[in-house]
Amino acid sequence: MNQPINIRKAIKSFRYAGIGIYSLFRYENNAKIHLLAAVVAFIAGIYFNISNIEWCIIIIQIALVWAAEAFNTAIEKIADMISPTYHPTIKIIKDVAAAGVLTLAISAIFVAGFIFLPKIWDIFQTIY
Ligand SMILES: Nc1ncnc2c1ncn2[C@@H]1O[C@H](COP(=O)(O)OP(=O)(O)OP(=O)(O)O)[C@@H](O)[C@H]1O
Repeated sequence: MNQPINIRKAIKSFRYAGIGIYSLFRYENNAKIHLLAAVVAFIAGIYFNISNIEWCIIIIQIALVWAAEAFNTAIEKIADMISPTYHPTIKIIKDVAAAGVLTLAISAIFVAGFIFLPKIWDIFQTIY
């Protein structure tokens, strides 16, 4: 408890987490979709020149979805290791973990809608 902070160990942990981020977006199909959605939101944010608060909300929302996807993937890997063949409890575990991601992905769609739809609407009104 009263040991000094081990900087080398902390740097190592960052490196392992970086490898985790790489393998998440390199190998997981759903993570790739979330990455693409984040890129689209980022480009839209720049295009519509959104406010600092809006950027904060978008970034928090992206981080929530990515983190949920990371935890879901980790749970899936553990589940596959424990039970490579069908098991009813594994089904519930995987379905519930996926529900966590879906919940945050739906909230991301609402957040994006509330931030970007009025701005898209404004553009339509100036055109027509
Ligand atoms: N061992 C298992 N036992 C019971 N049901 C399973 C098992 N493996 C997968 N399932 C069912 O299939 C669904 C999809 O599981 P899967 O592991 O293929 O996830 P995924 O979302 O397709 O992700 P990925 O493509 O990254 O593996 C689960 O939500 C669960 O309902």
